[in-house]
Formats: sequence, structure tokens, C-alpha cells
Amino acid sequence: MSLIVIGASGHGKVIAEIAEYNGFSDIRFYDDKFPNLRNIGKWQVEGTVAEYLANQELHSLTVVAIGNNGVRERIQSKLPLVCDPLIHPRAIISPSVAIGKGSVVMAGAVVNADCKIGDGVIINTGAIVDHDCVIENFAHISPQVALAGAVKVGCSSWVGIGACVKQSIVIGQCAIVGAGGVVVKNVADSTTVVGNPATLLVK
Ligand SMILES: CC(=O)SCCNC(=O)CCNC(=O)[C@H](O)C(C)(C)COP(=O)(O)OP(=O)(O)OC[C@H]1O[C@@H](n2cnc3c(N)ncnc32)[C@H](O)[C@@H]1OP(=O)(O)O
Repeated sequence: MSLIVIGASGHGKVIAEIAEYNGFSDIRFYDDKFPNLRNIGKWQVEGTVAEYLANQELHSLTVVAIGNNGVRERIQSKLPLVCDPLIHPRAIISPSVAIGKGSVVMAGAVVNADCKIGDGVIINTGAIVDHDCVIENFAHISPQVALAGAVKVGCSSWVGIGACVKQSIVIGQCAIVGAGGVVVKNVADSTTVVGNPATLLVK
């Protein structure tokens, strides 16, 4: 099976390895660092993203391996053949969980009963998404995050590495929870919160 990975980065390598566990044997990358970058790990970089988008009918299933939520969304929205979710074999996903196209779940992540995971979502290494959480499209749940039950994370929001979120909290759209944040109150759209307890980051 063939897979195109857009984004030749560390994140892309992690996703390519998960794709191999899922039976993809022909994996090729596209990245704007081409032609200076022609290989990533054992895989080939074949062109820029623009080149791929111009010729994508020639290609196969695609996953966007770009950590920036907005960029990931912009590229995925232009793709006719987005891959089904790529889930590491050592992630634990309840059978009652729905996960959208182009989403990835890394090693050691746990997603418990009745969660809803949108399109283009990243559930990163060792993250815990407990029962009844809703993770909307293009959000990123970073490594070692712990979301208690029934947390909602809005579209394109980023929960930083090691953050904890109390049950039933609503994190709005395009919001950021800084690394290690402890979220005990709802987070408004397009705001950044940090610390324990997490409060608005004012610069
Ligand atoms: C596999 C992977 O690698 S996945 C990626 C995982 N990475 C992450 O999760 C990183 C998450 N990002 C963060 O935590 C970032 O620091 C952000 C987004 C919260 C803020 O980033 P920036 O806007 O660039 O803020 P900046 O670094 O300029 O810091 C501004 C201030 O906030 C403080 N600050 C930044 N992040 C945090 C944090 N997580 N907790 C507490 N304070 C913080 C800084 O110390 C600084 O304070 P000062 O003005 O008193 O010096």
C-alpha cells in the first residue's frame, strides 16, 4: 500500500513509522525543503507541497504530518484522498471511539469510551483522553497530556506537553494551553493559558 506524507520532519517520521505498522510499505514525502532535502530517515522526499497539490491525482492516500494546526488544516482541506486514522499498535483506543480522517494517534496514547476525535487531530505520545471527550478538527493533544472525562477541545487548539485538564472543561477554538498547564476553568477561543492553575498568558 502507498502513502504520501506531507511534511518531512520529526513528526513526519513518527507518522511514517506508524503507517508502516498499519501495512503501508511504499511511503514517500513531500516538503517545501525540497530539493535541498531529498531524504528523511530511510524515506525519499519527492517534491514541494505545491508540486504535490498540483499533481495529487497521480498519487494515493495522503496524511498531513505538520504540527502547526492551521497549516495542517489548510493543506488537508485541499486533498481528495485523506488517509483513515493512523493509530500506533500500542495505543489503546476504546471500540466506541470515532476518529476522523487524517488523524494520528501515537504510541502509548489512551482514548477511552465514547470519545469523539475529529479530522486531522494529533493525539501525541502517551496522551490520555478519558471518557466522553470531544476533540474537534485539527486540534493537537501533545505528549503526556491528561484530559479528564468529558473535556472538549475546540477546533485547531493546542494542548501543550504535559498539561492536565479537569473534567468537563471546555477549551475553545484556536486556544493554546502551555506546556505543563493545569486547566481548572474553561479557556476562551484564541487565548493562551499557562501555569498551575492555568491563567491567561499576557505578554
Ligand atoms: C513531540 C513534540 O515535540 S509535540 C510539541 C510539544 N511542545 C509543546 O507542547 C510546547 C507548548 N508551548 C508552550 O508552552 C509555549 O511556551 C507557549 C505556546 C505557551 C508560549 O509560547 P510563546 O508565545 O513563544 O511565549 P514565550 O516563550 O515568549 O514566553 C512568554 C512568557 O510566558 C512564559 N511561559 C511560556 N510558556 C510557559 C508555560 N508553558 N508555562 C508557564 N509559563 C510559560 C515564559 O517564561 C515567558 O515569561 P516571561 O515573559 O516572564 O519571561
